Amino acid sequence: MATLSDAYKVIPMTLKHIIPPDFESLKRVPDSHVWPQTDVDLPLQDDDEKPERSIPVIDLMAPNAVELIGHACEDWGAFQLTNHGISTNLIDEVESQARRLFVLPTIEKLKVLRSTDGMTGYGASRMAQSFPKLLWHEGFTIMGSPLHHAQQLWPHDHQVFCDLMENYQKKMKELAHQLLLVMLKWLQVSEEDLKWTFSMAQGSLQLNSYPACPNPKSTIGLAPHTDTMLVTILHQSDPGLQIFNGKSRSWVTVLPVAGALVVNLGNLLQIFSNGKFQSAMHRALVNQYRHRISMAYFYVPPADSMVGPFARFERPVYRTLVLKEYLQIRHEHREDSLSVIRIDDED
Ligand SMILES: C=C1C[C@]23C[C@H]1CC[C@H]2[C@@]12CCC[C@@](C)(C(=O)O1)[C@H]2[C@@H]3C(=O)O
Ligand SMILES: O=C(O)CCC(=O)C(=O)O
Ligand SMILES: [Fe+2]
Repeated sequence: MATLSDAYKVIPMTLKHIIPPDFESLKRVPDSHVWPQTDVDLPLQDDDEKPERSIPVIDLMAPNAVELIGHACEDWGAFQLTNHGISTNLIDEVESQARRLFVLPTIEKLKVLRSTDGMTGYGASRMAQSFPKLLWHEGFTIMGSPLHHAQQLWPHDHQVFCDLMENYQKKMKELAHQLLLVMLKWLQVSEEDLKWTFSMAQGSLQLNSYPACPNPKSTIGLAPHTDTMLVTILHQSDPGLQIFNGKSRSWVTVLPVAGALVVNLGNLLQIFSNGKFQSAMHRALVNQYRHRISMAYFYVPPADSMVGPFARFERPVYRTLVLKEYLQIRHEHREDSLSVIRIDDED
């Protein structure tokens, strides 16, 4: 079975794009990180004037959860989830371990820098190399056990970090699986159609760090993007996440709801659902006072599995291909990738 790491090996990054700056020492935003933009605003409460406020908040235990989730996937490609069964305590502990990592001095963090053809470890996000400007962000990517890296950071005190990260990934995987079943039900697709994913799915946990920024409006944490994989389960305790609303053509802030997790769909679910579900365009803004941490869990099929609309869709609008090939397309075409694999049907 080909893993995601195998697939990304042939799509290396340059060191220049992997090494984040020493944010702590920057008293102003360097030109390398200045983005031309006019609409970067992070309201800290709901805007009552706006008809379509933000993504729905859904209780997983609600009797009509399938319908609520189905609609949210169609309308937004994202929702906040409460009553998901993951303890607040675990979430808080994972966040505090992530913070423990990111507050380390830069020279310590560079000990666990991702290699140019690697997937795990410390560094800027993979999308960084698609833009002329750099991002106000650093990340730490985990797949399975982070032992190797954690040992280098904390030779005598890495067990708590490892145990929490492994436990969190396990819980996230179960939740992602459960959510996919709900989505399949709504799409009237049998579980059989995603069998390979359920038996062989991988997951990847991305710890995101957005240090406090001297001039938050001049830069961006993560530029607008959709996630590539099936579903992403994200946790944020400080605001920063925004989702693009296609109908009103505006950005809406996802205000953190205590204990909730943000679920957003990636490109693969848009493909599998034949475009019935959309992958949400989103971005992360930074702020002047808080060092914001978020944790994103990506649910990923094996790299050599086929991705294409479910058989129940008689008129597929996307062509079927191997995930590895799609990752290559993503690398070359970024947010145009879905249109690249679209089947043009004139009649
Ligand atoms: C499992 C994943 C999902 C990846 C690629 C791989 C490891 C790192 C993930 C992220 C994390 C940050 C945003 C993103 C857009 C990025 O640049 O790196 C994500 C990307 C994707 O969804 O494409
Ligand atoms: O930090 C956030 O709110 C967003 C993170 C994100 O989009 C990602 O990791 O893909
Ligand atoms: Fe994302």
